[in-house]
Amino acid sequence: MKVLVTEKIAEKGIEALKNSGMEIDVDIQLSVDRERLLDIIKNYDAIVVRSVTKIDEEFYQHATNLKVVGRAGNGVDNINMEGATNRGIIVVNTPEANTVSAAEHTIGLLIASCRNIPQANSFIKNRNWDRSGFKGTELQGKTLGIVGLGRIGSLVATRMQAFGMRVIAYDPYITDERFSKFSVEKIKKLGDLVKKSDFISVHTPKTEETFGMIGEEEFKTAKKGVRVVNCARGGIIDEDALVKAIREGIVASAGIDVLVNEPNTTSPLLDLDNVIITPHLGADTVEAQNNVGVTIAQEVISALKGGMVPNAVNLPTLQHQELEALKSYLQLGEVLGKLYHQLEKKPIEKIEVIYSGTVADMETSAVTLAILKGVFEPILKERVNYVNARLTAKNRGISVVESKQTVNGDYMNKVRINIITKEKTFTAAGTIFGKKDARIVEVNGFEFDATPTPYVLVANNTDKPGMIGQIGTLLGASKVNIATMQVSRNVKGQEAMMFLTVDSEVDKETLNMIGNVEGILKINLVKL
Ligand SMILES: NC(=O)C1=CN([C@@H]2O[C@H](COP(=O)(O)OP(=O)(O)OC[C@H]3O[C@@H](n4cnc5c(N)ncnc54)[C@H](O)[C@@H]3O)[C@@H](O)[C@H]2O)C=CC1
Ligand SMILES: O=C(O)CCC(=O)C(=O)O
Repeated sequence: MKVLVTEKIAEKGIEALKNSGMEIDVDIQLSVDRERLLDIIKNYDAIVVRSVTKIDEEFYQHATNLKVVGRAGNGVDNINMEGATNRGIIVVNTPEANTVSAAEHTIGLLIASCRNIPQANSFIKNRNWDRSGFKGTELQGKTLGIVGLGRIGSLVATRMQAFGMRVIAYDPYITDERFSKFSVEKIKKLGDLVKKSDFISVHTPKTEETFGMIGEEEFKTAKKGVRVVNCARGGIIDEDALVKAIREGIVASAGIDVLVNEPNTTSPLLDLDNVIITPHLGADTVEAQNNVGVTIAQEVISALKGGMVPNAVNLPTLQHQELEALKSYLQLGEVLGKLYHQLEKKPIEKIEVIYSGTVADMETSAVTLAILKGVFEPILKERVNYVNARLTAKNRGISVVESKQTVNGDYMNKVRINIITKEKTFTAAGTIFGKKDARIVEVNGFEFDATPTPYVLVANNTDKPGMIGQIGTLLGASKVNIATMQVSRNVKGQEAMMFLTVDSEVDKETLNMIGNVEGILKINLVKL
């Protein structure tokens, strides 16, 4: 596997990638040398970027082998998510790793801008001792309006309360409990927050809704002398409107870490004395970068190994613990899904997944993805994984329905799939024994207690003497060892199903010979 790193990440992260046995190329020029990046990206399985490298549709068209985009950081606005998902490319980021640094930088900008610290610093460094032009303002007793009370917004809120500020916030997407948790006053309308605030700090992602959300209209109603901070994404506070509001004396100062176009040395904001700007340094601390570097390395490695990753952006969000608890169900789901196309050939119309018992309380959407991955992987040329499995079903006109039951009969937990075609319904079910032992417990109404192994022979036969012996003899003759064997029937003398786990592939000829045995109705080698 080859990984390309196009922006500076901590040495610890590079070491972790190298230690995993991958081939790593680091070339930070590629973040801006677009032509060369497009030329070589086909050679890589994964790319690790920060906020400068643009991962867009044109990039994906060149990245024909790409499986993973690792964003060493939080915001993913430089990454086209739809393009990644369509191609089954997993996008991972490190949302928790730099939040404290970003919050602290926000506070640094807020204090530095309202006390003119950088301006005074330049002045005295130029050998001018003059205190007259730098009078600032206190924070105590002032109102801080936070837009977006997520990870960073809430860290800023609680820290600024220690300065004696009244903190209010606008975030229509979070619960009242979250506002109470941080003792932050909920403001229902952005306009009201703007009117009430002495300081405004934005902490939303950059989306269609948030881009320009503090603009000319908002500045018209803001308190004269309001101070603003943007350590989130360029453009959430409209840059032209900000320049105008500063020139008109509405905004007294601005602390800015991010610009719409980066890198940027020509923004008009750079010409304004009461604007202090840092070149996107919010996450630039030793701690954050080490954290980000190591986390992104671990995630890219696990994503390349094909599994679920806790911080995958285009997959269901899972915490580490949840993922641990789900691991065996993901394997079971994939096994159940894989059975279908290896036992049946009918086009699928609908897939029903029924979770019962303890598994019903878990985050099962990931298990459903594992089932879909298992269903489609054996028959599709293009890559099917957790990222695009649902889309693959949708594109093939297959509806997927999940349901949950608390009562489950004989099993503590059970995952059952009903694959519905025009002619019939295929069913399979499995359970997890103890903490992680997956078992197939039913196929098409025949009950088993079978541990999935890489090779399984599944036979439908008439329930009569001699069947097992004949199969055993034929497999023995072709040097295939039977590991375990189970036979299931519902009515004596009618159809039965055999489930034989074998230690190796079974060649076509042997399969044909078994298929020709009188009483064998169907034989398939299933690879799980
Ligand atoms: N300057 C830097 O170096 C860094 C910047 N960031 C940026 O900081 C920002 C915040 O990051 P996190 O706190 O981790 O994100 P988060 O996802 O934890 O929180 C974002 C919050 O914004 C809210 N939100 C979304 N749309 C909104 C809207 N229209 N109006 C009001 N609220 C809205 C969400 O409900 C959520 O609570 C992001 O833009 C991220 O890219 C993050 C790390 C470093
Ligand atoms: O330092 C970086 O790579 C950018 C940090 C950032 O903006 C983020 O993590 O969203």
